[in-house]
Amino acid sequence: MNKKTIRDIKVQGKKVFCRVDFNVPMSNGEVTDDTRIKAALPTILHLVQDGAKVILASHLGRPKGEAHDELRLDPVAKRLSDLLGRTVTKTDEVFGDEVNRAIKDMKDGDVLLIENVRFEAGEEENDEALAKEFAAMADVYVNDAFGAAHRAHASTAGVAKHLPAVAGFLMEKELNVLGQALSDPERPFTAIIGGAKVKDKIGVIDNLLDKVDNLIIGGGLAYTFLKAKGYEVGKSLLEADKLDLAKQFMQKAEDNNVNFLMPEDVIVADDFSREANTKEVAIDSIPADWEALDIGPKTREKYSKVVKESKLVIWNGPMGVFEFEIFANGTKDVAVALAETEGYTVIGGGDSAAAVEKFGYAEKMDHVSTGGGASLEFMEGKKLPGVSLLNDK
Ligand SMILES: Nc1ncnc2c1ncn2[C@@H]1O[C@H](COP(=O)(O)OP(=O)(O)O)[C@@H](O)[C@H]1O
Ligand SMILES: O=C(OP(=O)(O)O)[C@H](O)COP(=O)(O)O
Repeated sequence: MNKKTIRDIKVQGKKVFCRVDFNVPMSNGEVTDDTRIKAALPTILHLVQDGAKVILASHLGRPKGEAHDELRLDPVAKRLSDLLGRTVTKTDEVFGDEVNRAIKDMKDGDVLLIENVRFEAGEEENDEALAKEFAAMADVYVNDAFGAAHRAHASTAGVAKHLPAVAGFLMEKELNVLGQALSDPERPFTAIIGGAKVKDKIGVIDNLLDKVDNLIIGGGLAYTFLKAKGYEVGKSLLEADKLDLAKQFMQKAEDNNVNFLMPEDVIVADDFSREANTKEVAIDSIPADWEALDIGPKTREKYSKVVKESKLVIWNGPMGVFEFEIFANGTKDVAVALAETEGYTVIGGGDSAAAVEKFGYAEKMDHVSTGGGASLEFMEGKKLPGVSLLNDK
């Protein structure tokens, strides 16, 4: 990565405005998954140990510029205090007198968390005045919020114009792993793309077709490709206006010598529910009034074999409706293959990260990204606004 990091600066006695992504799942006022908080600890501990005054900022949910009590960051501050083993002061304001007083009271090594930055409308508008408020709190800006790096907001981008701006360790690790994978991949390089919508994955598929040896298609988006190939897909998910694009992608795969893998058999259901009647059918035998909600056993075996023979695997999007046990086998078997392969495995956030976590394989992956949307945009080859404005090395 060609951006400066916290290793390149001295923070002793300095006030550091550190953007983190503490957008964590919560239920009844409790953090239910602290993965993102733990992922930011190396940066926070480094700043604490080097004697900085650490002012943390994050969004939580999408409150659209208004304060919502259920989206306050108090439970996050509590969990962070427990993980750090030291008190984290939390303010009820995003900026202003209360925050200024709290910062004034800070000693070197103290940690403060300001309120959910999206309570201010200026955050998502990347408002210059709000960016300046953030900058006025500190001497240095650190961005460790990879999960929000695809957002050009006041605390992820705007503030970086007004302070020395560097990346934290999580940001660095995410960019290095994904960057290395895409620019200098070990081969065979396999990408697995699943999930629900072709529309959301167009850019990723297009970019990956220039880089991979194998592109595995699964999940709901497979049926647009299968229909484009001439199969009848019954009531399966279909984006009829993307059929031409699907054909273009299959042609591009052929032109680029990419092995383009699609389901050969599927699990069809007579209803989108966990109690549906199901059967295994070959891809040319999907009944007109049934829908395919998972890949079948032959496909699972074929995909697993390719994964196990790969040196590098990137996975984004489940193979079926894994939330229902009866349609989880495709996603589970792919997760097992990734866990068992000797190749380097990268999970691109979102539902795939949730699936490997749910099935208990997260520890077996080489890298599970903390960003769903951010890693997708990175894999599309887009510039991330939360990174562009950081200082070059
Ligand atoms: N065959 C299918 N039909 C309908 N929905 C599917 C199918 N396969 C997977 N899905 C759904 O796709 C959703 C995830 O899609 P998406 O948001 O694109 O993935 P990700 O979050 O990993 O990027 C899951 O909720 C899953 O149930
Ligand atoms: O959870 C996030 O995105 P993700 O679910 O795509 O990983 C980030 O915190 C960004 O949140 P946002 O999509 O509300 O801007």
